[in-house]
Amino acid sequence: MAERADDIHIALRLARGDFRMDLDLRLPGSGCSVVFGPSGCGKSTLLRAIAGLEPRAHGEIRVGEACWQDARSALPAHRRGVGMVFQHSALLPHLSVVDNLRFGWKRARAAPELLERWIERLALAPLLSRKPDSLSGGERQRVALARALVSNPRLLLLDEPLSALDAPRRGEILPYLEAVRREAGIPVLYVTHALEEVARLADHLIVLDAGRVSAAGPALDVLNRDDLPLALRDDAGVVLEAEVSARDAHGLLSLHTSAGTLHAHGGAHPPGTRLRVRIQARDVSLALGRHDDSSLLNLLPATLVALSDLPGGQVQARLEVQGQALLARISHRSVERLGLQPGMPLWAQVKAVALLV
Ligand SMILES: Nc1ncnc2c1ncn2[C@@H]1O[C@H](COP(=O)(O)OP(=O)(O)OP(=O)(O)O)[C@@H](O)[C@H]1O
Repeated sequence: MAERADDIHIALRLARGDFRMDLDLRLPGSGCSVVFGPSGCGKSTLLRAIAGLEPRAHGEIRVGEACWQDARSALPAHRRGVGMVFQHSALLPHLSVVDNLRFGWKRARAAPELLERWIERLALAPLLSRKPDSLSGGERQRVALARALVSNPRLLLLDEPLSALDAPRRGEILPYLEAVRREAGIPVLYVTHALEEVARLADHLIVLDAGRVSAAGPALDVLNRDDLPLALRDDAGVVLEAEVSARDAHGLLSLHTSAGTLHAHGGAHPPGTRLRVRIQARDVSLALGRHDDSSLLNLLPATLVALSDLPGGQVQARLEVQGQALLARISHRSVERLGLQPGMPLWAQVKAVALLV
């Protein structure tokens, strides 16, 4: 990554029992950097260290021109200017929503516009007089997000903010997080286990493994690598940038992507909207010829690049479609039946309803 003055540099070491963290990270000073990795790899520890809440963390933290920590000194947590949201964010129970928001906003002496803006953007106006214990989990997280943002932070740290919510609720809040990512004007560091959140929110992706960085870079590059444990997950796949080129009367979207035009369902996006589409390997089937006599709407001419065995007797096929990588997960029997060999021309088939937009 080319260095810029507003970059974030984090070089940390920490020992706690058997756990060791040793990493040296440079993150862009804007956009959303997602920290991803298995349970216990140190994601929360990293966020806590950045916030100044891990006294055992040694090393250096620089956010743009500001030094938050070096070998000689460490700024206390309250002077770092971070906004934090956790899985279960604690709002002050005796205060109404608006007073919870005003609490951090007043201390930061932030402009009134900031309070008004995030109440509006996170659709909190109908909740302002409510007490936290009367809110749903999703509403509480929206208030927690707003509370973090109205304190005018230099950096926003989000530690699995959606993981306590069920899938429909996560789906409701993701658009708000996308708005925060686009409009907050500050870098966001976001911890999650969920590939859906990575695909939707990440500009930059850091994969942690046992306290070390196993991959870092622009999100789509890292997501589409096939040499990381990510490619072995049940929900492995690729993520493409797309632009909506049409939407029919039934809501079917035509998407212009680097793999050609794809058809998908997923929201009332007008033509011109830019979004990401995730194609899971298990939703891609392969055929030797083009079959227009099936219900499949996405038929992509592909070249088979490689086949690799997966645990459990399945095979992962790596394909290329107009220079774009694609993964397909198929069974051994299909490999034998179709006589698949690297270099073969094939048709990759994906149901429109399987695409994740
Ligand atoms: N308070 C603590 N005391 C002792 N060990 C801890 C403490 N908190 C975390 N650990 C250990 O430190 C390591 C890193 O934990 P951390 O919570 O940062 O991982 P994580 O990647 O955020 O995990 P998860 O995805 O499950 O939240 C783990 O081995 C964990 O068991």
